[in-house]
Amino acid sequence: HDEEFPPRILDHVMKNAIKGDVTNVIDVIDKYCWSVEIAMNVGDVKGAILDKSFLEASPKNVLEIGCYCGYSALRMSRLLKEDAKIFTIEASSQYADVAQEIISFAGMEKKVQILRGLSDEVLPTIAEKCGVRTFDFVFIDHAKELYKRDLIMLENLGLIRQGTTIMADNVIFPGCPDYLEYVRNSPKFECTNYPSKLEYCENREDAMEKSIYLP
Ligand SMILES: O=c1[nH]cnc2c(O)cc(-c3ccc(F)cc3)c(-c3ccc(F)cc3)c12
Ligand SMILES: [Mg+2]
Repeated sequence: HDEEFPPRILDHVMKNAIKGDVTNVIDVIDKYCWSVEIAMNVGDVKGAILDKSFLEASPKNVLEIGCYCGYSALRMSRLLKEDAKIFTIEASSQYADVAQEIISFAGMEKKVQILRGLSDEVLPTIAEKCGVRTFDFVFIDHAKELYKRDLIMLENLGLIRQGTTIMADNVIFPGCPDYLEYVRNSPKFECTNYPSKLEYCENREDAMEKSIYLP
């Protein structure tokens, strides 16, 4: 996986996007990824699915696991209602550095807080650190083998509530079979699958999975 990509995308955004214009920053990233080089952002096509579920949930407290360059955090930040906030966990300090620059460039630094560290290290103290009791919307988009573990952690820590929406990226490719089996077989989750394509690809299937928590 290409470690030099994040600085290149940051450089491209700084040079080609309009400072403070979050929609333009998103468009510039998408154009770059379609034309120059693919990145593991959720992208524009799956991003539209994320947007729709986000608007339906109209959340106050948002959690993202897997920030990468900040693209999906920007997509959600532009749909946030007044006094709502996004907390996004990123384990790679290189990715977190780039994401902070891109989020600040887009003018969303007050609405998006990056929490640096591994999800299983950050989650146990996130409630008091962030002054949040439960999250209304969760977007899971990090290492596929950690999806199930982290969802169970969210449940056990009481960080999700009746009606919380959980969106998961890449449930087909690269895929997270144990996560899908867990949420689809659990009576506590109401699941919907949204077939799509891998970001910035036309011929590789992927999907997003929406799970509403109903304990
Ligand atoms: O890691 C990911 N986190 C969050 N979302 C991802 C995503 O949407 C796509 C990919 C991905 C892209 C292209 C490809 F050919 C294979 C996988 C990855 C990923 C997984 C393992 C890797 F080794 C490198 C990239 C991630
Ligand atoms: Mg993804």
